[in-house]
Amino acid sequence: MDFVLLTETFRRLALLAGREIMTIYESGDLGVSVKDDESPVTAADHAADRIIFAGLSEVFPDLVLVTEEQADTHRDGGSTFLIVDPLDGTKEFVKRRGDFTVNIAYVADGVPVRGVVFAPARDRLFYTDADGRSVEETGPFDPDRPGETKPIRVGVPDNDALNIVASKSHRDATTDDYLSKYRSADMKSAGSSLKFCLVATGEADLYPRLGRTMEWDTAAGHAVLSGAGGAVVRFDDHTPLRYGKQGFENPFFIAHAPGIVLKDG
Ligand SMILES: Nc1ncnc2c1ncn2[C@@H]1O[C@H](COP(=O)(O)O)[C@@H](OP(=O)(O)O)[C@H]1O
Ligand SMILES: [Mg+2]
Repeated sequence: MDFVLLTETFRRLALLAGREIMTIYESGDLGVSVKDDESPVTAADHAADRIIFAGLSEVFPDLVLVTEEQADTHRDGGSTFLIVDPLDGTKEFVKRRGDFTVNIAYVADGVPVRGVVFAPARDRLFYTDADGRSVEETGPFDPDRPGETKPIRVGVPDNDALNIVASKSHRDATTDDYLSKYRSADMKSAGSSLKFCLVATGEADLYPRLGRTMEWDTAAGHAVLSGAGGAVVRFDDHTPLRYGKQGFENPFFIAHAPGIVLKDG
């Protein structure tokens, strides 16, 4: 794999897709409809999906490409594939909260080794560099020219005063019960894959997800977190979360900085 080309391509396509998403966001006509699973989908999901699909297919014609909007094409991706959520946090987008992201990841042998997460309404761009180390680029962003980046790194958690982040739109009593097992200094909520990035930068230490997600929701954020020194483990046995599962559905998981004493469910 040419990781320089992969990094450039991921970054460029995420920015182009994000730009298109913002045009639709600011136009006021989001084109919302409802999918079979009753989740919302918008004109922005489709527009971003088209841009990323066309770009990845052109540069990497031989790689399996799985996108949320075209998931029916594959039952699983094998163990090495590209996986895309063109607009994660569609609920946040529809409610006009800024926590939505563009996500592109490369999974090798079941492990998400490279990824980009772009939050266009927050002006935050995170990605793994060609060596697999995670950076945040500071704007303004030009799709054709990488700007200044700074390395990002997980924090050093204090188990007596953890900073926890959890979903904004999918928070429930099971999650609250589990969170009560930890001593927290701060509890925040965020939408979409941004939660992984907050752990990656040290803005949070722990993100438990006791609810449904699909591999395209998590792969890019997972890659960014891994490249910043963090980990994502299954909730049930604390082994690493892997990809290429039948139907692309994830088990419950915990994303965390190292050094946290994980609690059982
Ligand atoms: N019941 C459910 N079934 C399938 N996916 C779900 C779900 N509840 C939440 N999700 C996933 O969680 C993502 C939102 O995460 P969060 O709550 O952390 O913001 C959604 O991404 P999309 O907005 O891309 O559909 C969706 O894929
Ligand atoms: Mg999603």
